[in-house]
Amino acid sequence: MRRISILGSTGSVGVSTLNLIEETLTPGVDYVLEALCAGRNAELLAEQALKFRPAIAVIADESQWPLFQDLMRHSGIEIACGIDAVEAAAGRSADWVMAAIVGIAGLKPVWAAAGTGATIALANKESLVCCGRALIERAEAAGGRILPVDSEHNAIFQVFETTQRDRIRRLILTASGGPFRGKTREQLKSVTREQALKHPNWSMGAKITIDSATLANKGLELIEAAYLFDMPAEQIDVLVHPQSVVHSLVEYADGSTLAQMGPADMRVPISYCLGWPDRHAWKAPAFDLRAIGTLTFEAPDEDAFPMLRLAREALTVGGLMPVVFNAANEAMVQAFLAGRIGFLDIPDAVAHAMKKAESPSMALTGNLGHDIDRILLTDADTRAELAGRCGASEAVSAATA
Ligand SMILES: NC(=O)C1=CN([C@@H]2O[C@H](COP(=O)(O)OP(=O)(O)OC[C@H]3O[C@@H](n4cnc5c(N)ncnc54)[C@H](OP(=O)(O)O)[C@@H]3O)[C@@H](O)[C@H]2O)C=CC1
Ligand SMILES: CC(=O)[C@@H](O)[C@H](O)COP(=O)(O)O
Ligand SMILES: [Mn+2]
Repeated sequence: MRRISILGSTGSVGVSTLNLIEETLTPGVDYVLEALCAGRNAELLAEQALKFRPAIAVIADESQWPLFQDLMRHSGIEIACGIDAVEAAAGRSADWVMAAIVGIAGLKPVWAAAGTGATIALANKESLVCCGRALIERAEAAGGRILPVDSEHNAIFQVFETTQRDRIRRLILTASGGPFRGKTREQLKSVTREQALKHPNWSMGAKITIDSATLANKGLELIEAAYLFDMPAEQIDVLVHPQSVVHSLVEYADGSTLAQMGPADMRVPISYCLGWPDRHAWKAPAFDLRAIGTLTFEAPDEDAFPMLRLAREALTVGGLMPVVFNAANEAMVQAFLAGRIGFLDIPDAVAHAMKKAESPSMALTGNLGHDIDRILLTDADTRAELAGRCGASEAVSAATA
């Protein structure tokens, strides 16, 4: 019987994970829930906790604590509140942990979970982008491992022949191109928040949906792939594939290219992580290539969508530069979602933050090691640098506020 924790249980990935667990596993026989953690949605967290009965349920946002306490009274379930309590719950012993908190707020909880030896199904790409290989090494040193949930990385993981890694020429990440594919920089000046939130194929949380629209998501995924598969930036390409049917590809030296395909439903990669190393049987949605008909591929437009190029630069500089890229993007996306800035302010500010970060005081190319405080300090410094561009609230790191 597996002990399962879900960090970010009220979000898009968290809800899909619980949905899959409920559909395919028997409570008390196949699994027990150790922890459910959420940010501020006290109602949904309480509903989940009362249904799935974890050992502990934690709400991060202290303003929701009175409501959460009230909803959980007489439940007999241990409850707690605050970001330290989320980190502590993430560090409790478990066999399988879904890491689905969004953004830098997930970093400390993921780091704590990695120290326990659990298998971590990693959706929270921002934590890996900031920690780099140190996160993978930490999980492995504790006897656990990181399994990629992100659909592209999960696809690569499925077709990555580890015994043939010196025969791998390229990893090819597919990108939908987002809702603004084909638009020029001039046309992007006037796009709205509502338009940006309409992803053509995937239903996801707001932050990653905006990241898909700017192609920052693919930039984060480029860095994520480099760390997960230990591949240099030059061997990772991005291919725009508007149908989101081929989730990514691996090209081998013998001329074969292996791809993973499937419906645009996160329960597919989640189920792969839940079943790994076996395949988990469930009532997956129909996948009919005859109905889909045509698959197309094209090069990304890095002039109109510079976030991809900036991410590649951040990866090439290394050290803390991916942290700067991530923090600048996260702060600006929060401001864009709040209606305070325009769409193009996002890449412009990220470019500015990366340029500023080239100052020697940022110590960008040192050995990152396991220095979480240094990452969080860089995150906070980057947000402070952008305070004037995005408004004061985004200048405070979600992980330390
Ligand atoms: N959605 C998708 O299909 C995919 C998502 N990912 C990645 O997975 C992660 C989650 O994405 P998604 O599910 O879309 O995001 P959502 O915005 O839908 O959900 C985010 C989750 O994080 C929780 N949360 C926020 N802050 C905290 C905190 N301090 N402590 C505990 N929980 C917190 C939220 O709680 P609450 O809602 O209660 O505030 C919510 O449960 C992201 O890193 C994203 O890039 C990767 C691939 C695909
Ligand atoms: C489902 C998933 O993994 C997302 O990261 C998705 O890939 C976003 O689509 P884009 O290709 O538009 O960024
Ligand atoms: Mn993805």
